[in-house]
Amino acid sequence: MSGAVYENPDLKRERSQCLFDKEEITNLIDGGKEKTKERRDLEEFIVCDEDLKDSVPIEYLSHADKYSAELRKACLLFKKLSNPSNGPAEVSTVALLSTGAGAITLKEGNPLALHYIMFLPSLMSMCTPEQQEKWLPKATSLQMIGTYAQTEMGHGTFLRGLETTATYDPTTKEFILESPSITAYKWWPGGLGQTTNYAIVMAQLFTHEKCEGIHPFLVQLRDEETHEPLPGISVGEIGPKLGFNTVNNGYLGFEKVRIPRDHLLMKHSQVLEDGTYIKPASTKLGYGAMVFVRVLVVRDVAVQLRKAVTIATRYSCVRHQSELKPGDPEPQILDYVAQQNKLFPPLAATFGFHFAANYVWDLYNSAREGIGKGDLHLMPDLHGLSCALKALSSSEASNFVEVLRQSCGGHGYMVCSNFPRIYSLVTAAETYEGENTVLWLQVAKYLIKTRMDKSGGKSVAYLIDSNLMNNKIVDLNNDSITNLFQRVAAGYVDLAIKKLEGYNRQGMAPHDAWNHSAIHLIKGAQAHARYVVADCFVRSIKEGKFSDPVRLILNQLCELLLTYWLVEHSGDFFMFADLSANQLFKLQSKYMELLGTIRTYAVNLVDSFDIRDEALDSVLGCWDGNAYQRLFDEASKSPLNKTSVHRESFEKYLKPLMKSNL
Ligand SMILES: CCCCC/C=C\C/C=C\C/C=C\CCCCC(=O)SCCNC(=O)CCNC(=O)[C@H](O)C(C)(C)COP(=O)(O)OP(=O)(O)OC[C@H]1O[C@@H](n2cnc3c(N)ncnc32)[C@H](O)[C@@H]1OP(=O)(O)O
Ligand SMILES: Cc1cc2nc3c(=O)[nH]c(=O)nc-3n(C[C@H](O)[C@H](O)[C@H](O)COP(=O)(O)OP(=O)(O)OC[C@H]3O[C@@H](n4cnc5c(N)ncnc54)[C@H](O)[C@@H]3O)c2cc1C
Repeated sequence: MSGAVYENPDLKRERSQCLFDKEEITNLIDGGKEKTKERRDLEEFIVCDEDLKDSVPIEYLSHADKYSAELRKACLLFKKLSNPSNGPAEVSTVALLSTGAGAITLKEGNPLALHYIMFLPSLMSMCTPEQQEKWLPKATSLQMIGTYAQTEMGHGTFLRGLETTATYDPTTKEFILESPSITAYKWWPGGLGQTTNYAIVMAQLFTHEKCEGIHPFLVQLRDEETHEPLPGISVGEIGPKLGFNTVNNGYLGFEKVRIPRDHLLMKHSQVLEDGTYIKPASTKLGYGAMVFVRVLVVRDVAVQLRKAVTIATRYSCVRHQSELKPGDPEPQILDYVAQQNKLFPPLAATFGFHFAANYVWDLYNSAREGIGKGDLHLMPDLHGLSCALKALSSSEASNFVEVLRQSCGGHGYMVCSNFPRIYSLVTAAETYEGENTVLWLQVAKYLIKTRMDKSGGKSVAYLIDSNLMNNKIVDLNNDSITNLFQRVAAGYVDLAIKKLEGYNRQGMAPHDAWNHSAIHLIKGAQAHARYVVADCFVRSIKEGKFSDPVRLILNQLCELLLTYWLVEHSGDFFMFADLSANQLFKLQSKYMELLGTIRTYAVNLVDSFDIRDEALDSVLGCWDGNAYQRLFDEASKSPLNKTSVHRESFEKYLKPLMKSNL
């Protein structure tokens, strides 16, 4: 696999006992044999290209040099991969380069990411055919490099509160963009700092002195030749962050910036020359780019989690510590049940999120097709599902990655373990594209509405079943546990409805009652999201074509994940699903048994994720298991180790202190 000569003997032993076809799992994750080949070819192309390598480890560079180094590689990569036959359909594949093969070279974050993830998709979904004809060729050839500028310093979640205004002037047939205060400054858009020359700007549209709500506008920010900001535009970078430090997140302010009327993205709503406003079929059609990214996040989070699990599992195989049996040599830490408890629930979750990501991706495509024909009926279900899965996958993955880091002890804290970076990427997904708490409340709103009105999409259909809470569950298996999650979700929804009605009877205003019920509402939404993942996992195993060994492994992983969630949230199941203490004891025993079973194939399973060393980027997780030598080699790259004494600091600070006779 890596072509390395050395192979750690513990890893070698595990690998010699593999009882399933690893390639089958690899193909499953990639989406088929062809896709595996495409990915491997692309990775090979990137790895073999000397120009795409860093001359100095990026960790030791200054903030500005890091940006420059990453931008160099991003530009080169897209130039090399650009292909005139790449039409819009290819764009999402290119976007995923930043988390897939692209991550091999763009480690700290791609300054062009927002161009591909949000700018191009916005042009494709919110422009008229004429606008697309004018802008898409320039955007796909990167003459126009754009971002999605929505969030402001004072407003992110509450879109109706955005302050940036776009006021139509019928005398010149232009919109005038204005940032009325410091809090109105756009703040956060990726690439906005120094990279992009255009942006889709979300602003409050005013025409005939009436505010029509937020709308997307294409705005040129910088001169196409000199890259200097245009008059009235104030633009820059927001500074260092927990991660994504080369994504070049920026700020943007407008002072009476005029743009032509037809720079309003007019597919869904229009302003005519005389200022007449034409409403969209739904005001939420303008939120399409956000929905697209929420859908992508679920897949991306599974990618990051697979990396973290691979690193921790391989390291746990080669690391020996303490004493399991008195007098025996130090065992592999993978043999400690407490360690397995840290590793295997996230291992199982990678599959759950993978299947859920496929499901929501298919729904996204069906909804988009419908919207293209004027059929909006899938929009509420897509909104509910994308919010639920984005929030669950990012929050669970952030918690799991932290536990996986801890599972590697001190070495997991090193940058060269790659845990800090993986953590910074997954935790960002808890916030961007809709802060998770806010998304949970959106899901809850949908669940409450469904339960009360007896109408809703496919993902919430179970809430309409009047027998849901009466079904007696005798055997606990993957199917019945999935049903228990439905009952917990419905139980919390009913409880929240009761609370809301109670507050209402006490004379409390509906918005206050909603606020007072938030904790139950969020718990209901979370149980619903777990139900969706459980259902996708169970159905994908039933409906997929697998060899017997792989089917067995998938069933065991599914059982482990569902049991783990049930045990972790057992209080909910006592309250709403008639779970007995005896059933819980049995489930705990089953859980322990599954940990032991998964232990036998865990190393082979993470191998089957087929993450090459360059993509894993971790001294602890390399295929050869040569963790200690690699740790040493990384330490030797520290600039402080270039000389035996760091002369400058010693002479300036240490020596005077040592001689000062304090
Ligand atoms: C991502 C891929 C991984 C790649 C990573 C790789 C490399 C990374 C490099 C860079 C970083 C990568 C990505 C980062 C990108 C991040 C980009 C951003 O963050 S852009 C900004 C995102 N901002 C948000 O998400 C804001 C969140 N807020 C909202 O969405 C809304 O305000 C709201 C909370 C949903 C409320 O909206 P609003 O106030 O307008 O709504 P109401 O008037 O209350 O009406 C609610 C009504 O509308 C329905 N609804 C809301 N949204 C939708 C929707 N999208 N679709 C359909 N319906 C919607 C809602 O259900 C209510 O319906 P009803 O109850 O029937 O009235
Ligand atoms: C790495 C990264 C990249 C980003 N890229 C972009 C980009 O390209 N373009 C762009 O426009 N934006 C971008 N953003 C901004 C991002 O979309 C926002 O930060 C996000 O939507 C959250 O909004 P906020 O920061 O205003 O948080 P706030 O909404 O202020 O949240 C603060 C707290 O208030 C709570 N809260 C808010 N409202 C409610 C409520 N109704 N009920 C209960 N609690 C509530 C939240 O749960 C949270 O705990 C990015 C952010 C990050 C971190």
